[in-house]
Formats: sequence, C-alpha cells, structure tokens
Amino acid sequence: MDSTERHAAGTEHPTGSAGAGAADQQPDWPDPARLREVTERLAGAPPLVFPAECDRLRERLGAVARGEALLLQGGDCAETFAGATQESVEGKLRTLLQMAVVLSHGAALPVVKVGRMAGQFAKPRSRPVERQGSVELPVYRGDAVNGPGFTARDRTPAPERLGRMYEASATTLNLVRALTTGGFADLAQVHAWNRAFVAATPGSRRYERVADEITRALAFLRACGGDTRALATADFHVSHEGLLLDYERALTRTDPESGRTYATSGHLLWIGERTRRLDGPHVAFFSRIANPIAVKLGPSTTPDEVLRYVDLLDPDRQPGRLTFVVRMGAERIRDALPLLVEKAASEGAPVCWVSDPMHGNTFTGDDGRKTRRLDAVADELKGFVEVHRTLGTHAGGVHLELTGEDVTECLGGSHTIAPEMLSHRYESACDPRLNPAQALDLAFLLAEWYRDGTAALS
Ligand SMILES: O=C[C@H](O)[C@H](O)COP(=O)(O)O
Ligand SMILES: C=C(OP(=O)(O)O)C(=O)O
Ligand SMILES: [Mn+2]
Repeated sequence: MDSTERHAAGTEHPTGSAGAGAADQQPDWPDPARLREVTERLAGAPPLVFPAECDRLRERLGAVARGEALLLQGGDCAETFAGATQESVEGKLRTLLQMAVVLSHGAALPVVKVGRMAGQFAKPRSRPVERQGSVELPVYRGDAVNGPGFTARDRTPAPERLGRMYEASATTLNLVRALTTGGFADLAQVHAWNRAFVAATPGSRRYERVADEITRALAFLRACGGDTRALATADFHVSHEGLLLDYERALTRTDPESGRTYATSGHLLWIGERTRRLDGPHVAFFSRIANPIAVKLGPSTTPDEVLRYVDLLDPDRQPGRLTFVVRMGAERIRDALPLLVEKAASEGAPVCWVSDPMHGNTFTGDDGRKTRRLDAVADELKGFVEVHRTLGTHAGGVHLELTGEDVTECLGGSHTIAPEMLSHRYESACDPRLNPAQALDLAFLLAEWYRDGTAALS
C-alpha cells in the first residue's frame, strides 16, 4: 500500500479513525465505492494550504491568547459552489477588511483576519430529514454533500461533490491570495470605503467621530514618512468547520520537515457544537492535526468539559493552538461564560476566547425563514466583552456569519431591515447572515466597547 492509499484507507492513516462510535452528522453516502474513489483521488491532490501558513496563523493567534491582538473571523454560514466568484469573494473580503480597520483602531490592537471561506461547504443540521407536505427527503447538508432543491435527485448525497468542494475551495483561495496581496487591501482604500459607509448611514454621528480619528491617524502615519501601502498586504487566512471526516482525512498531509500532520483543506478548522463529543471521532481527529483549531461551545458546556478539551486538544499548552468560540445566546452569555473562562484561567490554559453571537440567537419568523435580530447579536457580544472585563481576561474577538452583498436576512441595523423586508433578498443557503452595513454597525459598536468600556455605552 503506498502512502496515497494509506491516506484514503483510514485505519493506518496518521489521523486514524479513533473515537468512540460513528462520527456525528456524517452524510448517508449511498455508494461507498464511489466515496472511496473520490477520497483516494483527493488523497493524491496538492494541498490547499501549507504547514508554514498554518504555523504562522497559530503564532498570530498566540498573540490573541496573550491579549495582544484580536481575532475577526467571518463569512457565509454555508458557502456554495456557485458563490465561488470574484464578486462574492471580494465582497466578503472588503467587509472583513473594513471591520478590521475599525476594530483595530478601537482596541488599539492588531486584528488577525480569518475568513469562513474556501471550505465552508458542509453543514450539520438539527434534523436529518425535511418534510414538505407528505414528502420527506434528506435535509440539505451543504453543497459538499447534496443539493438544496427539494427533489430526491438533489438531496441524495453524492461523493463527487467532495471533489467539487476541493475545486471551489482552490478557486476561492486563489482569489483570496490575489486580492490580499494586491492593492485591494490598501489601508487608505479600506478607510475610504468606511467613510462612504458612514456618510450613507442614518444617525451615524458616533461613527463619524471614529472615522475622523482614523483619518487623522492615517495623516499622522503619512506625515511620519509611513506608507499606507506598506499595509496593503493583509495577512489573511481561511477556516471552515471540519465536519466531513472522509474529506478532511483525505486532505491531511505529513510535513516531511517537521514530521507533523496537517489538515491541508484550510488554515484553521473548528469543531461544531453538534460534533464536539469528547470521546467522538471529531475530537480524536482534531487531536492529531497540527493546525490551529477551534471548538464551538454552546450553553450546555461545563467547566470540566472545557478542561478536557484543553487536555485533549492542546496538551502542550501552546498559545494559539486552541480557540474557544462561545455561542450561548444573548440571554445566557452573562451567566454561562464566567465559570468556563475562570476554569481555563485557573489552569493556566493559553486559549483564545472568541464570541459567535449569531448561533444562539436564531429564530424562525412568521414566514418560516430563519432570522436573527442585530440587537440580540450585539447584546450577546456586549455580554461577552463585559464578562471578560469583569474577570480581567481578554475578549479575544468575534466570529460572524456575514456576506458582502446587501441581503435582507437579519433584522435591524442602522439601515433598518424590518420583518416584511426579509423576503426582498434572502439568499442564504443555510443560516441568516449580516449584510455589510449590519456587520459594520457591529464593528463600530464593538470598537467602542473595546475603547471606552461597555458600562457607559448603550
Ligand atoms: O449553521 C449552523 C447549523 O448548521 C444550522 O444552524 C443548523 O440549522 P438547522 O437548525 O436549520 O438544521
Ligand atoms: C454550525 C455552526 O455553528 P454551531 O456549530 O455553533 O451551531 C456554524 O458555525 O455554522
Ligand atoms: Mn450557521
């Protein structure tokens, strides 16, 4: 058996198939032979990301763990193959870069930018099937698995989609790399976009103050002989939920220099709330890859579980290796988070704490669409910052579902989206995303909380 075959076979693979029981949330592939063919091909394909890039992100996240930087992570809930276009990738990048400038100014810290991009094609779901009238079909699990149309043909999991996931990820990464090393990320240009947003935003006096300060800071930088183009190369990495273990195992590679094994499907992978079973195959797989990794923590998480994740996933206590992304809901964050943070701090675990204020605040509106109120999202984020301020720990950043297009999927914001507007442009393949104005609203609020504290601000 050559190394390619070993990768595909699983049992002798460096990331193995350990972990009790079957992996949660895996598709019911109807044709295992076809699945094997596809994963064997992927096991011989070039890596999408390289070990040195993953190590670099881990170092940058080490600064977040030490309180010297912030993490901004964002992108679609579910990427689609059709969405791997220049326009769509540019829009998300632009929004994230704009947010990063605002946050960096507010917190006076560098911002580590990570897209939910170039691999976010698979979804865990609450229910395995969807029923419409008397017809029941497998639920849509992301373009990596099946199609969104409510037909048996679309909904049958098709392994060749894993090959298309690899290709769409490569296309997206190519765009990300080109855009972040070209003039697109020039700080002066990004700030000009922010000024345009502020000018077009109703009641934006508070934003104007921040935008004026950034304008002055840029003028000062130039006066000192600095060059905003020197900042044009944005350090940008990509991430996704490492959900489909067949795909992830096929794309692991062992670095001949260090002998360490990396998932090469993305720089950072995370374990979702639905697959974080301590004795499960996802945790076992993640314990064997050297990438920076994250775990989503929902409201049922206990302090002891937090410690077990640290022991299993970051036994060397390496700053930047492990990030906890908390998604409790606005009503629970202030009660549920302190015990978890205190437990990790008392053990000296050098983890990053990041808020996902989206997934605990989803509800289904009268028209049957999933949505989120920006007020609730902001409230959870504020609660997250408050908890850390009270404990004297570092609120390490934010993880958001957002898009660069003017969609109408979440409610509220300074360009108010009202419930009757949801149908205008609801395009998400899964969960409702912030549009660029809502994402920037949140960035300006968060920047104020970092700068001035949360107490004095509404
Ligand atoms: O993105 C997260 C989950 O996949 C999503 O919230 C699940 O949605 P569902 O409850 O509609 O299955
Ligand atoms: C599935 C997701 O979140 P969670 O695992 O936190 O529910 C997600 O980030 O899209
Ligand atoms: Mn989601």
